[in-house]
Amino acid sequence: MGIEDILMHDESLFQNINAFDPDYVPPNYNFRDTQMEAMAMSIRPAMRGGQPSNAVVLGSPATGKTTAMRKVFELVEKNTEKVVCVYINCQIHTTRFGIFSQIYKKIFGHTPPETGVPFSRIYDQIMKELQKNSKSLIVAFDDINYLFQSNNANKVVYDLLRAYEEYPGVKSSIFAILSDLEFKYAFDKNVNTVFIPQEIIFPLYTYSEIEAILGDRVKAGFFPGVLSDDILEQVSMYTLENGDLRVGINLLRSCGNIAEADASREITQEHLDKAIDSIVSVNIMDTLGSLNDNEKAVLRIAADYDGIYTAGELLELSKEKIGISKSSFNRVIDKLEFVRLIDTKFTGKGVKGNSRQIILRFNPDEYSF
Ligand SMILES: Nc1ncnc2c1ncn2[C@@H]1O[C@H](COP(=O)(O)OP(=O)(O)OP(=O)(O)O)[C@@H](O)[C@H]1O
Repeated sequence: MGIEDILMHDESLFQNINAFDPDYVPPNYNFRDTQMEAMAMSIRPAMRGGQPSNAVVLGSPATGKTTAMRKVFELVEKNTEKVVCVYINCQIHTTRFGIFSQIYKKIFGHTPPETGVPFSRIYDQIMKELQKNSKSLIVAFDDINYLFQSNNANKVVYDLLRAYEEYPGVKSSIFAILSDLEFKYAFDKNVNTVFIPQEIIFPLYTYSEIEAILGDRVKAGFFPGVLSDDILEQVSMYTLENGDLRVGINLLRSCGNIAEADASREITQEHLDKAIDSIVSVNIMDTLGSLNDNEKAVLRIAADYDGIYTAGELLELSKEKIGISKSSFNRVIDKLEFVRLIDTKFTGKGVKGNSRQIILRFNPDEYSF
């Protein structure tokens, strides 16, 4: 098939290609009722003019935290005008001014001017407006760890949760959403006294949950009969073993695109295999791109050799070629193994350190680094 044929080919396997988009909100949102109920319980007092409570929302990537939060906010806003719900993506909005601009926008319908207006004026306008209309303010900070990185977490949370001191009657609470489970958030003392959160945990999805969720996506996205149960099972298994729901959703879309370009009326095993290969190679490229100079250099030395090095041999050669120390070398090896670019296998022979074999997990000829 020529390029033009691919572009102009008008038979589609997709009933709704947007069903695989990152911002698609599935009408069926199962397995998260407990968490959404807990969110609702935190907000509930605010619906009756009371004090809403704070929460920390914890769960690995793609366990549905953002979608659940948005759905609950939508329901709250549908049912009352007394609660202002603001969702902040902390990867995008990292400054105090940027965050309060978003809150301002939600309340007044437009963002404040970017220059010439001091933060204190915007803050004052927000709080006075809430006070005047007896409205509560609930702010969800998605990926709040980014706010700690930019050193703004304490200030922003303080500004929100202690607003009542200067503006009596103002009621506010926050949802701190975290995907990085290793991240230990620590607020200053003056924030800790007002931030006593309940924890809402989003566990990993099980195999059968993944299959049900992806199955719904298949129904929404493809025409009937395009993707068989067998392929769905394989995609679900791949998702469980290699990643998160987002991987599964992307894989479905990618199989569909490959089958379509092949002018096929259904998705076959071959299309799935191709889609998986392409995901793997994109991941490898991303990982290679994120390595530092030492890591790349050691990997290069290992890749340039036809046979398999032991760790000891690779260390000697790396010392000679790039002057790396033994401890740095060991860190590099641990990192390369952690990001799954190499495997280290004990041979049972040799003295300590020399007995590990370094095995590349990708074909170095296919990638540049
Ligand atoms: N229960 C579910 N039913 C249907 N789709 C779901 C469900 N849970 C998650 N998804 C889908 O998985 C993707 C990731 O979900 P979401 O962004 O809500 O997760 P998250 O936990 O906020 O992820 P991150 O921590 O990476 O931001 C979205 O496309 C969402 O539609």
